[in-house]
Amino acid sequence: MARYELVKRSVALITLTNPPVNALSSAVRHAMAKSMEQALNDPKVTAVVICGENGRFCGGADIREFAGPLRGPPLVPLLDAIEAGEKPVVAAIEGVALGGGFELALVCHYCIAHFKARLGLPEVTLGILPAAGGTQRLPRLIGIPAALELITTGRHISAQEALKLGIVDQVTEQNACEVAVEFALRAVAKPLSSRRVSMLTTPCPPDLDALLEVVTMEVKKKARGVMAPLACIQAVRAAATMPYSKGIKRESELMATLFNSGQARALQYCFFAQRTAGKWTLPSGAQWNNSKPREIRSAAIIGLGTMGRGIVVSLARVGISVIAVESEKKLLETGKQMVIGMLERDAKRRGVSASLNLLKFTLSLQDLKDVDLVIEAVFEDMALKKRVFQELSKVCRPATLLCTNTSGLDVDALAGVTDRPHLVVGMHFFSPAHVMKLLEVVCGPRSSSETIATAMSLGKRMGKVSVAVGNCPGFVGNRMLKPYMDQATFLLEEGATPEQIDKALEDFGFAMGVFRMSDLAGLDVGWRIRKESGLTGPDVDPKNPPRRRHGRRYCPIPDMVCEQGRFGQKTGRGWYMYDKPGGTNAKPDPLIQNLLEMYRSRYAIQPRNISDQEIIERCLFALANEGFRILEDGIAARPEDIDVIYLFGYGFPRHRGGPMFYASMVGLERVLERLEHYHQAHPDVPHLEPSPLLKKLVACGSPSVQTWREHIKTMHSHL
Ligand SMILES: CC/C=C/CC(=O)SCCNC(=O)CCNC(=O)[C@H](O)C(C)(C)COP(=O)(O)OP(=O)(O)OC[C@H]1O[C@@H](n2cnc3c(N)ncnc32)[C@H](O)[C@@H]1OP(=O)(O)O
Repeated sequence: MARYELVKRSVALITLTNPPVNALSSAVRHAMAKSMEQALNDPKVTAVVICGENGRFCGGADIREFAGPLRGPPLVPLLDAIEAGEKPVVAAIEGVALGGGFELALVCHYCIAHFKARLGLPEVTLGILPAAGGTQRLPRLIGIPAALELITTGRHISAQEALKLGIVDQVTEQNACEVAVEFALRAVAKPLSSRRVSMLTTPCPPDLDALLEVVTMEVKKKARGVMAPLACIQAVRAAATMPYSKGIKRESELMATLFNSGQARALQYCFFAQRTAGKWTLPSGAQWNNSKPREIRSAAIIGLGTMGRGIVVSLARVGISVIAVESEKKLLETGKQMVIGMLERDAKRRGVSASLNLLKFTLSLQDLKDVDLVIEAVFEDMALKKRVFQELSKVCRPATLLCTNTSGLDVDALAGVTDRPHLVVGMHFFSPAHVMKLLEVVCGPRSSSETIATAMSLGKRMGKVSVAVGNCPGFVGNRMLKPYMDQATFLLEEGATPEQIDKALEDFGFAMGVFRMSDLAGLDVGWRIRKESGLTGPDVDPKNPPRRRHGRRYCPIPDMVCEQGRFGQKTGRGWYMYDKPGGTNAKPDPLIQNLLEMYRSRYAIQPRNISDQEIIERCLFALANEGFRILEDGIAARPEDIDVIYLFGYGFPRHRGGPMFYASMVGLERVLERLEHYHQAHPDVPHLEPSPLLKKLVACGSPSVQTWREHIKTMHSHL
């Protein structure tokens, strides 16, 4: 857990050895305490260097240990002892120094960082604060404004930025450990008092209160209802106003308020869920660690609409040659100009040169004959997509992977028109595709494990969080969205307003409520799909009573909004009104209010007062209920996959953990009871009927979300 060696006859080299990230587990803390004691007591030792095995200094506390009782020596006294020691201690930072790892570096009297190293205090992203002196030492070292920014955002910084801020003493391109040993030898006998950061006085700006107020406002705006960043601000205030001995107590009190909170549990769950999601498994036994992805050097994108353009940018910026195809010259030229602009802006922001030489634009599918992989991103129309796939089947070499960016159509039906169904897979990007991190990899029943592995690995290469899902209408994300949005529109019928529903959802933590989000995405797409499926428009079966389709409740208000040409932000009118087409400042529109009143009076609906609690329960429990069905159907392998999809694709607040984790936090029994209640009140809404899996989990005593998988006995997985 920590290796102790004597090097250069007088330097104690302590190496943390806890792969993969040398986390400060109880065993590591114990070994470190012993090693430090040995180094400080051995008269041969004149200096100490601390480093991490395998080119990684330290990834911080062992997050897995947070779930249990604290074992082993606490970190704060250990770090205080290192700082107070009479022998110079040098941190040799390679890879990462994060959280407790960064706090360890802060107590070392000197820091040497490899030029590729990254440092940061990401505790806030786990719902806690840097409680091993980080909130007290960092402001003393780099000042309040810079420390506040790093602590409240959890941002990682480069070694170069750490040098500029005065956190590290030297950045090297050589082996940081060897450089640190030489540095340590030179530091022997130099006075250490000025190197003990806890002894420094925090440089305090004259307008401290005003600064803290501004940061508090920013944090509240960015992360509504999130506790940890506010606690971080209070801890930093203590660093400015109290001596270290008192500040560290305040830090510990604030940590106690966060440590066992639901938010901390949710955020730590998200950390592991994100990592679990990449570990896909098929019933055949093929999985992430036994299926080799193909190397992708070249790709083609068909369709240069919003999605296609974003996908081209995502591929080109990781060094993949891309051929972009459009059907008309004008569309091709417009798409080309937009892609080039996007890539240039992206490159400027990242301080690199734009990889324009990797791009080719063409009107001919014949140009795709040699590419490794094609992603079709044409209009959401099955007949059109089938034509494209048939054509690709003829044009591309037999080994080319054929992928579709459909957001909900049958991937297997597309595979069926090709000569290589095993090489067909869905790659469902989210708009804008070069920004959004989520990728649903849709596994058809005939997709080979190599094909899935390749799509998952390509997603990772593009910086996406890829989740393997089964093939059904809407896959996971969009399938779950329907009951959620249905509830929102039913609530409108019953007496709520778009702004009331949005406010309840935004207070819950969503960046945007359902109606503001729909206005942003555009209302016409859903309207067209509803018309095509005969739910509205001339093809509606006249035998349907009003407000019912296929024997279920149906709300036609979204169709009525579209019939007025209100398609959302792009037309300047939607559920809200905007200053101009394309405007983003949403204001409640009296015309929508009138429409709702007329609608309710036409159908003799007596509007009632609807509480925020009912809004949250009906929208979110219906969402989770569909998630349980998705698990039963084998469309998602684990609740973590569903949660990751909602966190990264649909703006579900991270501090709530995702819809499935949220349901588990509320209590499955309570969710079941509320769904039963609402289903009784609305028996014509099947989505409110509790799913068999939810009932089964409650009958099994509501086990923790991480163990649900053991209770899902899916007859046939669709993965
Ligand atoms: C009182 C003292 C309090 C201190 C507070 C803290 O220190 S809180 C912890 C702060 N540290 C972090 O938040 C860092 C979390 N880790 C990361 O950001 C990344 O893992 C990494 C270190 C940047 C490495 O990224 P990379 O992409 O290379 O690897 P993975 O993310 O896939 O991780 C590999 C496996 O390691 C597990 N893991 C990572 N960090 C920790 C950790 N701190 N504790 C426990 N486990 C950790 C991760 O879950 C992966 O595990 P697998 O089983 O392989 O999925």
